[in-house]
Amino acid sequence: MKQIVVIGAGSWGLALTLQAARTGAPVHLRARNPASRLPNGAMPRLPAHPLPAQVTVSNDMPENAGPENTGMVLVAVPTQYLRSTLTQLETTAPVVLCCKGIEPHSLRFPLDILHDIRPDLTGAVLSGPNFAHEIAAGLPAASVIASKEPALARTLADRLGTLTFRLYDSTDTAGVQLGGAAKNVIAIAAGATIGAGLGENARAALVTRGLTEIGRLAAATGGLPATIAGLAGMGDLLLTCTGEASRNFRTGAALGSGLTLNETLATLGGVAEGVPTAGALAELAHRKNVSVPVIDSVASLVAGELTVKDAIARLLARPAGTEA
Ligand SMILES: NC(=O)C1=CN([C@@H]2O[C@H](COP(=O)(O)OP(=O)(O)OC[C@H]3O[C@@H](n4cnc5c(N)ncnc54)[C@H](OP(=O)(O)O)[C@@H]3O)[C@@H](O)[C@H]2O)C=CC1
Ligand SMILES: O=C(CO)COP(=O)(O)O
Repeated sequence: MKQIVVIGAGSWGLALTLQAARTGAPVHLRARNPASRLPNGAMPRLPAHPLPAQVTVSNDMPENAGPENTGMVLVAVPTQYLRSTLTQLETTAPVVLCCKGIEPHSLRFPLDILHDIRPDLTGAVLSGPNFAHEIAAGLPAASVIASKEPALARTLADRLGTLTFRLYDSTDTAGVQLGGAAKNVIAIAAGATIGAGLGENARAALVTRGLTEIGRLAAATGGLPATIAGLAGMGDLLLTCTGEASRNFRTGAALGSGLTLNETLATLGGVAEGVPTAGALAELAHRKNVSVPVIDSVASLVAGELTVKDAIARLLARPAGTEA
């Protein structure tokens, strides 16, 4: 059985390490601080989950990281560190990008960044409704692996999937990446609605209008409607906009309750990808001439240009019109 390499010892990298170990494959975790391992064998981001014996941990790639020995390299660092991480990547095995975001300024999605840095590598993305702590615990979940090469997507899904981690394959890389990035932005809006005490009706309205915006963006960027209705679209939107474990939802809720962004992020305990992605997604929409009032509002909110109260007032002042 070929080994699986995971890069990034954040909560998602650790959950994927545990999932990879469940397949029976040898697993190597590349962590920047392997010495931070706890006495129980866990890493700090998931302290209740010791890593099993078949997992090796170091701050390097394993020696045999070529495709003959390595089934895949899962890259699970936040999007802001993806470019620098890929620059130092010593492998020619297939790479699965597990982050959910868009790079600010360049407006590049994860697979675009891989193509910029390592056009020689075959790449895929993993995205879906998956809280790390539940995957770590082996609770049932489903997700999507997308690659332009259909056989590769299926092979990777078969290598990483188990009975409790159902992996569907897809060739719609645009839709899967858009769904993962955009749901984090809409989750900030959903959280802000709840944090500001505006009620469940308001949350449902915002999330649904957010889904409409994601659908319009998909149409403009080559994503398929079925993907936006699927696990990496609607599925992850549902999880992140309702699950209180979501860091993006909690960021919005804290902003809605009157905290500043700095106060919120200081105590979050992990990355909120929707924060840097909001402005990038809004900019992408404008370049494509797509109307995205909810995404615009979140972009203005996290940029400190609008308060939650003003953002809501601005959205409510828009003419309702025909639903589309
Ligand atoms: N947590 C979740 O439930 C899920 C998260 N995701 C996505 O996975 C990605 C990673 O999130 P998550 O694991 O939660 O993040 P965390 O906040 O838990 O961990 C931070 C991660 O960032 C890495 N990191 C920090 N600083 C640097 C740096 N300067 N250079 C390179 N890497 C750095 C850390 O690596 P190291 O430990 O080696 O220092 C670690 O992997 C995000 O895009 C997120 O949206 C997707 C699905 C589920
Ligand atoms: O991507 C996730 C669930 O699918 C994790 O969401 P948060 O980053 O908001 O915690």
